[in-house]
Amino acid sequence: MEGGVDYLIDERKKAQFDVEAMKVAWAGSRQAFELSDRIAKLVANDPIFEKFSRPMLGRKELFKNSLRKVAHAWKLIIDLRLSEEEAKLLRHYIDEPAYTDLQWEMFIPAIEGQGTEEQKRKWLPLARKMQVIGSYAQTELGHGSNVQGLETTATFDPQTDEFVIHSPTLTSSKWWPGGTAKVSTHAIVYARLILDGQFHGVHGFIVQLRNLENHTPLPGITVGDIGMKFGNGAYNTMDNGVIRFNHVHIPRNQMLMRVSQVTREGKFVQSDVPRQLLYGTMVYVRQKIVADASKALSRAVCIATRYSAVRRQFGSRNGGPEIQVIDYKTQQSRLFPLLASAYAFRFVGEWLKWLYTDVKQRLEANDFSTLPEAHACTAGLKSLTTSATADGIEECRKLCGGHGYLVSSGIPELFATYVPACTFEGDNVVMMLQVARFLVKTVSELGYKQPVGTTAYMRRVTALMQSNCAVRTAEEWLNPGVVVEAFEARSTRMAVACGQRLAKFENPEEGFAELSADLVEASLAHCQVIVVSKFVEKLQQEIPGKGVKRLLEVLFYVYALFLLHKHQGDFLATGYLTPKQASLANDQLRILYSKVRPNAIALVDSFNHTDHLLSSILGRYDGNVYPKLYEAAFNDPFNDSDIADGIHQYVQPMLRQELHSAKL
Ligand SMILES: CC/C=C\C/C=C\C/C=C\C/C=C\C/C=C\C/C=C\CC/C=C/C(=O)SCCNC(=O)CCNC(=O)[C@H](O)C(C)(C)COP(=O)(O)OP(=O)(O)OC[C@H]1O[C@@H](n2cnc3c(N)ncnc32)[C@H](O)[C@@H]1OP(=O)(O)O
Ligand SMILES: Cc1cc2nc3c(=O)[nH]c(=O)nc-3n(C[C@H](O)[C@H](O)[C@H](O)COP(=O)(O)OP(=O)(O)OC[C@H]3O[C@@H](n4cnc5c(N)ncnc54)[C@H](O)[C@@H]3O)c2cc1C
Repeated sequence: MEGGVDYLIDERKKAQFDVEAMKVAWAGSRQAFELSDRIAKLVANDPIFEKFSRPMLGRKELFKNSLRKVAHAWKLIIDLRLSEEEAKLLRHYIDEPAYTDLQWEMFIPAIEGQGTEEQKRKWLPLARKMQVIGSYAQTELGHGSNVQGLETTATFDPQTDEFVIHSPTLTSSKWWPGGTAKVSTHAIVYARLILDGQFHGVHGFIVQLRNLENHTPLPGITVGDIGMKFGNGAYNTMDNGVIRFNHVHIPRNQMLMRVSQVTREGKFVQSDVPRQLLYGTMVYVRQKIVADASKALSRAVCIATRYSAVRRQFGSRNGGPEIQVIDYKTQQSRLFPLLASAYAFRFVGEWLKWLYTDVKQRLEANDFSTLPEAHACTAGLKSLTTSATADGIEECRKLCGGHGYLVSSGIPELFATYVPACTFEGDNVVMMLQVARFLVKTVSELGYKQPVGTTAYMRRVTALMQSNCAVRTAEEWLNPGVVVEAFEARSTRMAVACGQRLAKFENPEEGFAELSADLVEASLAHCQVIVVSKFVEKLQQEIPGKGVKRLLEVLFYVYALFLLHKHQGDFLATGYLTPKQASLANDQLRILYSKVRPNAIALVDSFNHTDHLLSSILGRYDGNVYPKLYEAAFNDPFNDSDIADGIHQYVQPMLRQELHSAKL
């Protein structure tokens, strides 16, 4: 057997559900499916969007090629009159980090969320037509996580009615802003506002960086690229920049003034809007990152699942075929929880999008009541989903054995591009500590204030602290109420235990720092309650298509019982489960894997990923892996010649024992 074509045809025949209906369930609606399918094909069929050669290109060529793709995409958007939603999908399927990510996902949202009506009227039309290109310059060489610690200054000059933007130290140099090194004409620069020698907090300012005619940096601005990043191709299509400001003057009306204003006389005016709204763009992007985690994880899982059905090792009898590696229970126990996680993250991402839209509408109407909950949910779920996705992509590489390490598997570049998501938009530990603050507050108020939203389950604190799990057989774990209750009890007990230990410290901040590792674990437990509950809520909706709901139920139990197994230490230590019950959950998990097995290929087909998006020989839809790997090896430019450069100069003299007289 040369290729794996026949294996995948047989695999597809095993499916016990309607794949087309599952594609719709994954996409969210028939309309969403048709839209993304159309744009995915548009990209896949356009040679300018080719990306297989990306990891072989040098930085300058890579970057220029990326600029070409963006320009071509913008032309398509105009020529085909694509909507903003279609344009976002186009960027997703082109699958290449570029300055437009910052323009559309940070610069524009920052002005929308923090600008006044007048500022929005001026800047948004320019930005939406790409007549100005903006980035988000917050992080500095010496300061990232701690936004209040930024050093860049914006000092008001009442003489000229301007702010003077200045980088007083080396560590205050802006460092990391994407799109800035070579492209953006403007940036939202976060700086310490200084009025009459007084510090008034960190605020955002629209600063022009480059001349719009000839693209040269404006006087007082030193700007460049921060250097190559992890992996070939990957995030190196992005020009992450360093900027140094030397007393750069900008008009007063370029401070984003929805949250606070500076008058012509240089007076600071604090409106009723909470200062946390200055962090609103990060909340928006964190929500987007959660919605996108399932896309990245599903790609890796699709590759690993298809390849696991093609790959055979051991067990050949009488010259017959070896066993497909997907049939090994160990392979299933590593792969299927990731498959289930992709679906879980898809549904929690959908819910978070809804939550964010709701919060945004409230904020526009000056209702800030749900902001703390939205911040905790976006921060916590960003942390949970990106950590699990980054780890999951690496696990998929290992699941593909040696071939997973080849760039042509598509996994190394996916991993290298994805991992910074654990760091950008808030380091994942720092984000979990934000959830911890929210949880500690919720627990401390339990006696007199009803928790709402995602912490509403803690209203049943007494029952969750006192009652124990009633499961007696593996079968009894197949009950969503039983599973959710176990997660809620473990989370409540961990949060309450942290609260009790914190109460013993005289200084709460000292206690928080001392117990921070435990607090992060309690926060993770709470975030897992959210993911598990949102999966159950999805299952309570009508889901059309033969067998679709049944398979999603199987995936729900795989996701939840796998987490329960992985964190059984918590479940046992908090006393909610007995070792016997934990062991029964694991027995059930093995049974569930055998239910996933015949459907595995159909479940990854339901992601509807094109071969272009996967960019992976191992994950090809047709399973034709070996001939294509062989072909790709000999198409590699390194194989252009049998004698590589340097062989005659450095190897031959050694073979001939003439190294001492060779010119090295
Ligand atoms: C298939 C795909 C394959 C590959 C693709 C690969 C990867 C892509 C993956 C996903 C991308 C998807 C979409 C992204 C799209 C576009 C973006 C493009 C690229 C992104 C590039 C990255 C950009 C950046 O990184 S920008 C910089 C981000 N920086 C940070 O996040 C800094 C983090 N720090 C902070 O947020 C704050 O400093 C802090 C840690 C929260 C602390 O702040 P502070 O000291 O002020 O606050 P306190 O702790 O004292 O808290 C005070 C009070 O405020 C509350 N609070 C804090 N923050 C918020 C908030 N945001 N909203 C509301 N409330 C907030 C806090 O809880 C306290 O409340 P209490 O007083 O009640 O306790
Ligand atoms: C690819 C990429 C793109 C980026 N794009 C942009 C951009 O466009 N614009 C922009 O402004 N920024 C951007 N950033 C910067 C990014 O937002 C920061 O790197 C991120 O916020 C983390 O901050 P840091 O680098 O200061 O990490 P640090 O805070 O220095 O983290 C270092 C370590 O310290 C730990 N740590 C820090 N604080 C605490 C604490 N309070 N308690 C416990 N542990 C702690 C962290 O967990 C981590 O392990 C980008 C970064 C990357 C990697």
